[in-house]
Amino acid sequence: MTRVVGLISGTSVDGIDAALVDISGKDLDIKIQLVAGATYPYPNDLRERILDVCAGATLSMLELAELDDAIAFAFAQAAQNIQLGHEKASLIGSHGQTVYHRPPKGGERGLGEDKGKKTPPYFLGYSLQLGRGSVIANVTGVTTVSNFRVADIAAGGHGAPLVPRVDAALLSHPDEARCIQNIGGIGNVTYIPSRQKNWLSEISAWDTGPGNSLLDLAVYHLSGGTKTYDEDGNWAASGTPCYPLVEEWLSHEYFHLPPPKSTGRELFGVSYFEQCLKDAEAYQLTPADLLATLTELTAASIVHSYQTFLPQVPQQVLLCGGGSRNLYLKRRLQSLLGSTSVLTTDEVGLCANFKEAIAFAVLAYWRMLDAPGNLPSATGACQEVVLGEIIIGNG
Ligand SMILES: Nc1ncnc2c1ncn2[C@@H]1O[C@H](COP(=O)(O)OP(=O)(O)OP(=O)(O)O)[C@@H](O)[C@H]1O
Ligand SMILES: CC(=O)N[C@H]1[C@@H]2OC[C@@H](O2)[C@@H](O)[C@@H]1O[C@H](C)C(=O)O
Repeated sequence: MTRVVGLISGTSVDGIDAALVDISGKDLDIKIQLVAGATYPYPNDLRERILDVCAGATLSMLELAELDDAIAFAFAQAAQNIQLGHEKASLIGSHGQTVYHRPPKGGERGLGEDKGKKTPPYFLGYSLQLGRGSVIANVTGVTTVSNFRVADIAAGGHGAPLVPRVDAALLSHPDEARCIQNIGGIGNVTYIPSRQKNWLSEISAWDTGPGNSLLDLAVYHLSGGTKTYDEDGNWAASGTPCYPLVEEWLSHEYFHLPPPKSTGRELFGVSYFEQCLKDAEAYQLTPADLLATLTELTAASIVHSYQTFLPQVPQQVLLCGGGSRNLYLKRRLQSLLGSTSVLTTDEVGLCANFKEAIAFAVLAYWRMLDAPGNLPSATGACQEVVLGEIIIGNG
């Protein structure tokens, strides 16, 4: 058994999710036990700087270095805090903070016709996570794995989503197919067929589009900066969705691209939200109606992608990520999915709030065993690869 800290701050940029996890077994046959989980909010000024950079603000090299330092020390602090009062971990897996994500060329479709081509010129993806592992290892003294996305990208993949292989290990079922739907800033799904012959190669996964990113921007805007998210979806629930606007927004080309595909705040961030506000002017929506309409876009884009890209919509959808606590969004998903049950991963024993942090603990564990961490069907990479760079701790 190995005790591992998993760390991530996602596209909501709300803070660092940390999980302290005991892991045993190997490859897909692993067992995990969550010992502790916590979210450590970023200081406001750091969060605002990160959001500005994600929205395209330019940075000098000095500012980039300072931002990387601030994030790395915040992650190192989170790694220390989550271990307080517990037996210490011997490994840390740190995703870091994504500040830029560019899918590989060929639309968002991976390398398309160039797939598997080994020589340039081709246009690889690029994904930048700040909060370098060397600082975390140095501050904590614990061996740290970080920079998980680059190996998949070098193999022609998107470098995202990376959690699907962990979903396969922890959430597959012998007889039932499932969708695991993360609703963070961006949404992403892993479709896992029942665990029968060839099941691994039949998994598919992709970023579904906006999760909470547009909702959070709308709440901030509509509340004059006094709120950052729609708690339990109560504000949206008091409004009515404007369906013509949802239809118009669903025509965005991202929703029609076949997987593998990935996205980020570059697409579904501030500029997209500002366009939504302009589009909504013609309908004279109340703040509650606008939020209901954006919530409907999140729900409808998720369900539309299942109906378009899956062999069949499974009987169970398991939600995770902060959006799984948005009760109005959950109700809208349930209504659009009809007879499919919409549950959370908590209901099958995996903590919905800390699943991504747990996943990066597992990815670090696999790295130390030289086991692959990506799923080519999810990322579009030409092969399975071992993910992450190891910095040995001195403690
Ligand atoms: N009680 C709640 N009601 C409604 N929404 C909530 C609630 N709690 C959290 N959220 C939403 O969840 C978001 C955070 O989710 P999460 O931490 O899963 O995102 P993330 O990990 O940053 O994103 P990603 O998965 O894209 O990397 C918040 O910004 C908020 O919008
Ligand atoms: C580049 C990047 O950070 N992508 C995130 C983001 O947040 C959700 C979705 O978009 C997913 O593709 C990914 O994160 C999770 C942890 C993943 O790699 O599976």
